[in-house]
Amino acid sequence: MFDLPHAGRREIAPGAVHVPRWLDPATQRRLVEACQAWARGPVPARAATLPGGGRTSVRTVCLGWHWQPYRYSRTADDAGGGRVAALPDWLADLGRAGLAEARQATARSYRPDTALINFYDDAAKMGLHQDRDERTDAPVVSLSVGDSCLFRFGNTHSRNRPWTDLELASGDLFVFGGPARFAYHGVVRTYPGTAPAGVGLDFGRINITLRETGLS
Ligand SMILES: O=C(O)CCC(=O)C(=O)O
Ligand SMILES: [Fe+2]
Repeated sequence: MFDLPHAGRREIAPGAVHVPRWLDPATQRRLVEACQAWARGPVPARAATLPGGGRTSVRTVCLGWHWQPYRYSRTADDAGGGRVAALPDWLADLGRAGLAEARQATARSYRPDTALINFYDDAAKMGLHQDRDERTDAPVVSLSVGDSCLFRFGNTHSRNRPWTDLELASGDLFVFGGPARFAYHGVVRTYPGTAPAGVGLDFGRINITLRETGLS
């Protein structure tokens, strides 16, 4: 499957762009190795505690800024209190390249300062939500590696229909910017065992979202 060029760009809604198989296998492997290292520390990946007391089914580790429901902080107050690892330039550059690929006008000035890295096991999912703890409307750039998932991209008004269901597979780029920036979205389920060989992830799914927090 890796011999295929990426399958082009599809606009799911104004400002929401899906580019299947955008990342080449070497870049996917690099991301997997880096994410696995970040998951070990300095701040370990953890299931975040929600305000109602429940926990997320994904485990999350952050770069640049620490995120917990529903705020960013300098220190990982719900995960040992340390400072998260820095967001490396190569990853911010990849985010900028993703925006350019998605033909988003803001690509040149895009300077993401945080990455949220989610680890999905076979049972993990993510309910419909908005990414709205950032103080800017700069786009969110999402990169996926490993098992495919069923991704639900909704509207900006509510968790209800209309929405579009699509599959995000290993190497896919998804951008939500412009009028789609604050759309509800979530992961309905993953498809265990669908990760391609050679990306270094035998089990599960990793999703990385790059964001500008607007914080200083
Ligand atoms: O895993 C995904 O594809 C989406 C993750 C997400 O929505 C988030 O981290 O806010
Ligand atoms: Fe999100």
